[in-house]
Amino acid sequence: MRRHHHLLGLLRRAAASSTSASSHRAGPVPSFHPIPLRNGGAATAGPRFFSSRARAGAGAARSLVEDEAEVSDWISDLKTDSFHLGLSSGDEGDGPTRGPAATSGGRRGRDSKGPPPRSRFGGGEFGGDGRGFERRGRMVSRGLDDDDDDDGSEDEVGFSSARGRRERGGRSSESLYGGRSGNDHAGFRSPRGQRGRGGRSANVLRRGHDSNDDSGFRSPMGQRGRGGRSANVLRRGYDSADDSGFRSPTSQRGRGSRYNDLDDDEGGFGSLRGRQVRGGRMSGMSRRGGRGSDLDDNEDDEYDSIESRTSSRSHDRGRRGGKVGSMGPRRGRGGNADFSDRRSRGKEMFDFGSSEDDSELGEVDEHDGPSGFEDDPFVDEGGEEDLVKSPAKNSVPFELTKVGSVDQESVARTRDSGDDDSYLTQTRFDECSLSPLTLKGVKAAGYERMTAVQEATLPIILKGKDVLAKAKTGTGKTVAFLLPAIEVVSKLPPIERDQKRPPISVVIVCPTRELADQAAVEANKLLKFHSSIGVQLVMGGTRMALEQKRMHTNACQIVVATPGRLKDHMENTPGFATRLMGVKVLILDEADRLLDMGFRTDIERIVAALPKQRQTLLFSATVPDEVRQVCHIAMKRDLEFVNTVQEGSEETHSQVKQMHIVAPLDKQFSILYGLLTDHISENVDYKVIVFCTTAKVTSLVAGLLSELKLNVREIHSRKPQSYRTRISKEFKESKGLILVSSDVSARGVDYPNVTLVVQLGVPTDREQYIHRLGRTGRRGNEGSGILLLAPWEEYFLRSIKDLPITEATLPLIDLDSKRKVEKALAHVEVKDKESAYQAWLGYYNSNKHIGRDKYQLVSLANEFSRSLGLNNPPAVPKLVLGKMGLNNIPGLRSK
Ligand SMILES: Nc1ncnc2c1ncn2[C@@H]1O[C@H](COP(=O)(O)OP(=O)(O)OP(=O)(O)O)[C@@H](O)[C@H]1O
Repeated sequence: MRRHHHLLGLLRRAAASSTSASSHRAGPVPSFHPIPLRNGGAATAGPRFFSSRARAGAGAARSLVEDEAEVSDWISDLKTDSFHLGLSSGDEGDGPTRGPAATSGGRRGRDSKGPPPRSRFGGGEFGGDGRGFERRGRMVSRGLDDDDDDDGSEDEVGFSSARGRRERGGRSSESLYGGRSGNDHAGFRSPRGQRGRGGRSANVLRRGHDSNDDSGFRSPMGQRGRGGRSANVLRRGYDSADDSGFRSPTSQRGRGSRYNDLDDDEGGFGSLRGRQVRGGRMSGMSRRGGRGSDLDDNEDDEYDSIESRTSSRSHDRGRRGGKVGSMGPRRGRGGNADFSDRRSRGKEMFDFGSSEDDSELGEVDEHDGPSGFEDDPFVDEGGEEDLVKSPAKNSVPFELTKVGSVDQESVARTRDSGDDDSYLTQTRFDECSLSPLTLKGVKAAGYERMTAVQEATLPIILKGKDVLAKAKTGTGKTVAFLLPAIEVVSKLPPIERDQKRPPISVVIVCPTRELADQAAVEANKLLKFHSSIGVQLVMGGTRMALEQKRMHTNACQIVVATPGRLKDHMENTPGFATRLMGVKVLILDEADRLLDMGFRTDIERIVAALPKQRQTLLFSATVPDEVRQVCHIAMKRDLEFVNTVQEGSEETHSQVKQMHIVAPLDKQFSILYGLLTDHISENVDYKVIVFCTTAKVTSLVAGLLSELKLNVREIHSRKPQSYRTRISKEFKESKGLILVSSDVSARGVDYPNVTLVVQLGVPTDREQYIHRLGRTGRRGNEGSGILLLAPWEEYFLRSIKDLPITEATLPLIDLDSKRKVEKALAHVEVKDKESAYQAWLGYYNSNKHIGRDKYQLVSLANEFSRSLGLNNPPAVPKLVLGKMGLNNIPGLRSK
């Protein structure tokens, strides 16, 4: 019945959306390394243009499929996959075909030849066939190219693609300070120098504009924080009267190799000297005089080629060296249209299994969308409290402990000294030009000193600059963007601020509901004393009608939203679009995620609905190529990139021990059980997250671990939002608990004191691995991460080879444990196994490495089926098989 209603809802939505273009779902301080940014010129209005490709995507009618959580995950991944494929064609080589007949690379699996199994369970059954795709990481990019657009667009900026992965070593954090002096009144007041003890610094590349703002650090001294981190600002410069930022006149030549080049005339980062680029290319951003924006993905570039520099001359050299990345249409993105098409065709609510990405979670769920009116029977009965946060509510005193992430040196120092909070810089919030009420809120929240990313970004953001910030997981990015946003609202004239339905001044977009909820809670903590500023949470899975009502009854100037629901309000809530015209600040949290194929069209539409004259902030722990898109569509060309991940250090926390295990599927449940029981026996206050590839697999694993009498909770997109909210809260507050999760928990969610993160099966990409791992080791805590792969997933290790991951010792599995696992597995319902099988098939089918060879895929899927204790692989609906391109593949059963 429910499904029937749902289908009606879908039809209704489809009709409504036929006119609406939206596709859906489609440290610390460190070193800031500057980045790029572009050039300068007088900054004009922001981004406002979209590529034709983007338009095409946006023009796609919202599909029925997108409303079906059951199918969305797989599709989303497929999209993402296609996207990545397009971006990285150089890396991947294109296998001859992707169809069922594809056999490039040879078949994997039992027959494959490859390195001997690494695990004692390997047994040679699965060989790493060496055909695995090496993902070369996507970090690093660099350059914005500003460019004059032929088409007259204004601010087209972006990073040139450099797709390379950073090499360990060889980088050091540097700062380039362009020696400005100013007269601003904001910023840190401390005259102390900021040179950090810990050798971290944040490098900020600033493009100087004449300015007289009031924010910034006031210290006339260096910029390195005593706390071991410092923010380094590279200012290119123009004579400037402003003082924001650091005032140190010292120019800091980067010792390291990487730097960001900002050149007003040249537009963007160039790829400069320095970095070795395999293949001899360097990527950089260059503005090719007078030409339209031209984005060159440099898809083949394997390494970042940006290095620190101190002069425009070096920039020029860089630009001349090798390939230059510029902005413009990206190549090789054929996956986009294809994806939309697939989605729109989907009319059945099948479970394809898909990596449950945030996107789906937040937005593709059946509860989302414009159908969510008051009487919608399918919407969770979320309490109003969950939806609207009053500034006075949810103020949770925060116990100041340790915060931030640290580089290895800092960790060592901390451990030696027992100094718990050394992840914080020495810069206090009250040294910055925050309003008294905000400072009171900060204090009430328990924050006194800034983390590196906060120290590095606050002065710049307070000046009104667009900022793209990269900082390790769990280092306080949320507060970093919330504080300046709150300041913007608090400084608005009362007439704008105090109306019953004031214009919305700040929009914060998050890729998952959990994250949006968390950001809203944090905002309310900080707003405790700003009685006239309200926050509204707007996210899928809750009744839209309730949100609409709230908007009418509660004044709010700050909206925290998931993309799909925000778009729904834009299109369906009277007056909302008008209120959005007051937006002064747009924040994209987990920017890279929001920019992938699953969200991009929504983001484009959201950006298009906002005033051009606004400030845009992008934050993430990872900044892959996709972020260029956000820059391109949303940011001003004089944006500043603040990178608090120290040059030469990994993007992960050194205090988190990373390990991997490679073992065949039929051994993995026993191994997982062994890992968990070992961990539990060694950690009284254990708190573990087990990440699985899809929602259905998550559910299966949770069921199995429950049968094994472990204290388990599960969370994924197939659970109602009210359930998800409850479980999330419980896990936040608990110890002695295992959370089995899909990727709904992969990003941003701040579960305190997680002791172990297990990743069961290959993550969608390197970034997802980093974000999942980032659920532990937050605020400087220690933690462990274990990646459990099948032999044919071992290729993934190459994409993270720059990270300090080592092979783990296998847990001892005695006969008794083995039997226990088998018995527990036998108790798991067959239908759950069947669902998991189908989901598994969908997930790996969309994996560009494993899904390429359909015969091999089916062979592996059937191996998975056997590992579940099923004698025969479950039959899959024909339609589903068709959608997966798996019709008539031997070994599959259809129904
Ligand atoms: N200045 C500060 N002092 C003490 N604690 C802080 C400070 N800033 C943030 N925190 C706390 O640090 C924790 C991590 O912050 P947050 O969730 O914003 O990290 P993040 O960088 O966004 O992580 P992720 O990349 O995983 O999204 C939170 O519990 C937050 O309350």
